[in-house]
Amino acid sequence: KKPNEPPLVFHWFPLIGSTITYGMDPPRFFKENREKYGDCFTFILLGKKTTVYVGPKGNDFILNGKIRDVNAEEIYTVLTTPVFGKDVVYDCPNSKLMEQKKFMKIALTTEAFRQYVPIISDEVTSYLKRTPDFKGKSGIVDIPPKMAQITIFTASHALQGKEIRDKFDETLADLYHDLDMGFSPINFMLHWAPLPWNNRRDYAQRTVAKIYMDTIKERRARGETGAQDIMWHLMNSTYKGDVPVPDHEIAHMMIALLMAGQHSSSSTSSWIMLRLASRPDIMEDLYNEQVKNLGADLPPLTYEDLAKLPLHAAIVKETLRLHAPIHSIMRAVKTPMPVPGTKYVIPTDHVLLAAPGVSATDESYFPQPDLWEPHRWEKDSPLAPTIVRNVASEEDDEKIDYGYGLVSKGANSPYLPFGAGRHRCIGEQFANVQLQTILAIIVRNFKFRNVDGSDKVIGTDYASLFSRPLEPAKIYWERRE
Ligand code: HEM
Ligand SMILES: N#Cc1ccc(COc2ccc(/C=C/c3ccc(C(F)(F)[C@](O)(Cn4cnnn4)c4ccc(F)cc4F)nc3)cc2)cc1
Repeated sequence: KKPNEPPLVFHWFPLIGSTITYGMDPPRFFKENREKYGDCFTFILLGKKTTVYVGPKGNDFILNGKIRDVNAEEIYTVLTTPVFGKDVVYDCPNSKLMEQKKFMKIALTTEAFRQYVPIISDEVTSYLKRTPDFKGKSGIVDIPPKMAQITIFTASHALQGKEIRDKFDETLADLYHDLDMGFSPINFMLHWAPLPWNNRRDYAQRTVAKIYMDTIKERRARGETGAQDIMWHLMNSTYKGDVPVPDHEIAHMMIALLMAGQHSSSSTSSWIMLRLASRPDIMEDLYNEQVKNLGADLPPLTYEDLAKLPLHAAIVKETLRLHAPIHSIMRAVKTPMPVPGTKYVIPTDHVLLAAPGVSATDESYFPQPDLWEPHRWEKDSPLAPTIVRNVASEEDDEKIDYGYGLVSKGANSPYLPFGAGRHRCIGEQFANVQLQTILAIIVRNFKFRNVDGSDKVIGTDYASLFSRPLEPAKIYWERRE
C-alpha cells in the first residue's frame, strides 16, 4: 500500500479480497476492521479497491462530497437502469436527477398524506380480513411475506393510484417479481453476465413500463382526476426550459419509486413486527397510547392522528437505527480526495463506501446501542442519544437546497438511515406515514409474541440488496378482543 493511502484490510486472494467476509455480515466487517485500522480503511470488493470511512466525519466526507469529487450514478446505474428503465435516476446527469426528485417530492405533501392514511388503513384492514393466515383467534405466521404483500398494496395504491393497485391482483404481481429478481447485488457485480433471470427482468421492465404508459394515455384522455398520486404530478411536471417529462420517463420513475418504496418499507415493517414479538410489553404501550390519545373507541385513523402517537413514531425510528435497509452507500472517486485531518489522499481508482449504520450502533452516541428500546427517543430517557443532548438535532442546523428542497447541510449526525446531502432520500415522510399507519392498524387488531416466548430476534440476510430478516421468521399472533 502507498504511504498516503488508508490501510488495506488483509486478504488471501487478489480478486475475491474481502468480498465474502464483507458480503456475509457488513456491520460486523465494518466494526472488526474499525477496531484494527480506525475509521478509514480500504478493502477489496470483487477486485475493486473500496475505501470505507465510517463515523460522523466519514458520513460527512462521503455523503456531502462535492459533485466533481464523488459520483453515484457510475456505481448504481448497472444495477438500477435495467430495472427502472432508461433516462431516469442514474441513467441521466445528476442535474436531471435533482429535477426528477423535485417532481417526485411535489406529490409527497401533507395534503397528499391526508388522502394516503385512510387508503393505507383500508388496504391493511381488508388484507387482514381476506388473508387465510390471520383466520381465527390465534396462530403462527411467517411474517415477512405478509408484510411484503401489505407494503405492495399500500404503496401502489397511495403512490401509484387505484388503477395500478388493482393490476397487482392480476398480472402486475408476477411481473413485479421478475423485475425484482434483477434487483440483486450479483447484478451489481456481474451486470454484464447473460444470467437467465436478467432476460425475465428485461421482459418485465418493458411490460410494466407499457402498463404505466397505457395508464397515462387513459388518464390524459379522461382528463382531470382528484387523485393526489405521483403519476398525476409527473404528468404535469416540466423540466427547466418548459420541457414536458416524456411518458417513458414518467413510467420509469414510477418503477423506480415502486422499487424504492417496496424494498425499504417491507424490510422495515417486517423488522418492526419481529421486534414487537420480542417485546410484547411495547405492543401494549402502543395500544394504550392509541386509547389514551385517540379515545377508547379507536376512530378511523387520520393523518393528524399520527402526530398524537409519538411512541409509534419512535418504533420506526428505533427500528431504522438497528435495521437500516441500505447498509452500504457507494460513490466513485472522480478526483484525488485528501481526507481532512489525515495524510490520506483517496485515488480515483477507489470506490468510497459510507456505512451510516456503524455510528447508529456506536455506544459513544447511543447508550446500550444493541438494545432495541423505542423509549430511548423520549427526551428524558437515560438511553437518549448523547448527540441530541449536546449537539443540535437535524431540525436546527443550517439547510441547503440541491434542487429538490432543503436538506440539512451537516451529514455529521450519527443517525442517517435516509442518507444525507444531494442524494438524500425524498421518501422519508411517506415511509413514516406508511409504516406508522400499518403499525397502528396491526396494534389495534393483534397481540404478538415469539413462538418460544423469548425476547430473541432473528438474524439479518445481507445477501440481497436491502438487508432484511432471515426467512422464515415466524411469530405467534392473537386477535385482540
Ligand atoms: C424506510 C424507508 C426508506 C429508507 C431507509 C430509505 C433510505 C434511503 C437512503 C439511505 C438513500 C440515499 C442513497 C444514496 O445516498 O446512495 C435514499 C435515497 C432515495 N430514496 Fe429512499 N429510503 C426509504 C424509502 C423511500 C421511499 C418510500 C421512496 C419513494 C417514494 C424513496 C426514494 C428515494 C429516492 C428517489 C432517493 C434519491 C437517490 C439519489 O438521489 O441518488 N425512498 N433512500
Ligand atoms: N459475494 C458477494 C456480495 C457482495 C456484496 C453484497 C452486498 O453489497 C452491497 C453493496 C451495496 C449495496 C447498496 C444498496 C443500494 C444502493 C442503491 C439503491 C437504489 F438506488 F436502488 C435506491 O437508493 C434504493 N432506495 C432508496 N430509497 N429506498 N430505496 C433507489 C434510489 C432512487 C430511486 F429512485 C429508487 C431506488 F430504489 N438500492 C440499494 C447493497 C449491497 C452481497 C454479496
